[in-house]
Amino acid sequence: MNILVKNGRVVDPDTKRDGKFDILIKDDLISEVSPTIDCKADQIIDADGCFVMPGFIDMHVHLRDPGLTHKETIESGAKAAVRGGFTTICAMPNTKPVCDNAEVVEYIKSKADNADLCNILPIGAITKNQSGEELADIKEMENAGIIGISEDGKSVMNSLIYKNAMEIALESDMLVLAHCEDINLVDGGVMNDDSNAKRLHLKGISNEVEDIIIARDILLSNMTGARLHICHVSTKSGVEIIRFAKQHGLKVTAECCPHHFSLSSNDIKEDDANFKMNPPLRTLDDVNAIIEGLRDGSIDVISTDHAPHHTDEKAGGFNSAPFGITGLETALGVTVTYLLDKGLITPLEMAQITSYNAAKILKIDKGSLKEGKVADIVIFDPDKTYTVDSSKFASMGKNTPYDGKILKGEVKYTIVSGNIKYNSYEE
Ligand SMILES: NC(=O)N[C@@H](CC(=O)O)C(=O)O
Ligand SMILES: [Zn+2]
Repeated sequence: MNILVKNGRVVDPDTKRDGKFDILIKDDLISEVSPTIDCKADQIIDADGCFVMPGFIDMHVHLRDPGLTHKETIESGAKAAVRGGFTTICAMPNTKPVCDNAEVVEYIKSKADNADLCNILPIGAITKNQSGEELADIKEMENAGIIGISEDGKSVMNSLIYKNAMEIALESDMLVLAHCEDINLVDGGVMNDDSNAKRLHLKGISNEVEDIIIARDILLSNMTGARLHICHVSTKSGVEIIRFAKQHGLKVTAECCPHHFSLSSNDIKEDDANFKMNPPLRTLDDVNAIIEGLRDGSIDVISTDHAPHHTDEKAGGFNSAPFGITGLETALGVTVTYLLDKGLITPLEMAQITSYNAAKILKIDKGSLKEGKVADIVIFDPDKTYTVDSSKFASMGKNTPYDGKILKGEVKYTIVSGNIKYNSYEE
């Protein structure tokens, strides 16, 4: 099967290409990238007016399978991923049962194979049942094929247990992904601790809840030598701590989510749990610091923290609903609308923070449009404007703060290993 992608603006951080190029895909590989290619192909895609970038890589997705399949399944999550332009996603372990052993890792991999839509890389839990007390069998999960370890959904509050996990991770240079939240300091908070929380009579979550653990985890990584990736950074001082650590040559990388650079707590007009996530929407000062962090490389990647929940679970408002919002199908639109279109990042920088950098952190041979690489490609129209309609999401999770909002930037095709897995014209 050959696919010829013509007339697109190819943006590839690996080769530093940014311009009009045609791409010929032969079977699963990129076989040629040239200003013009004219040859027979099984399929020709006219990408005129579109960007052609390495398929997006999401380091932070909750697929809810096994056990929480009323929220999402591996198949529905994978459908949402390719609809959002993602060719590789990492699955967080807070499922039921928790992904803390080889059996669950194998289950996720086989479900991913059956779905046959995008690459799904399981992440293993750090402690058994994420209870924070006893280490999971990290080596066993590594042999089964996890890409990293994380306790996401919470922090390992016992520093000694976390240090021991990092020492095991270091043995194989495995990535440790850190959800940073001092749970004792949360003390029942449900949204950011500011005047908006007071206005809504809701209990606040301070920035220190996050910052204290960011600092601790960086210190533990420095102590052990383990590679640390800070998840969903949302605070100004969090960015500053990470910037400081990088300046000192520490092995730390970081991600932020589209909602944390596009929305603030000012956007929470009423007690609507579609605006409830962890970490919470912060102040405009924090939002600006996140954008600055992305621009200066303190933050390496955009991840969605796609966290689908059932509509009924979200109905009760901030005090009763679970934390989390869906993200796979709005990430591109939010990134184009709030960063690219505003000139805050260049197209090459966008490809870096949506794909290339994540591939480097995960140590996978992806995120590139170089000849000979696997053809994981997203083609999107940066000028297409539309109103977000969560009822059209492929995800089972309709819990988004962007419903009804106008966004710019729409995925046209998602190609995974040389196969078209999403085609907007066939919707
Ligand atoms: N982010 C969230 O608000 N929720 C996530 C957990 C997490 O990533 O912390 C979830 O699993 O629902
Ligand atoms: Zn988290």
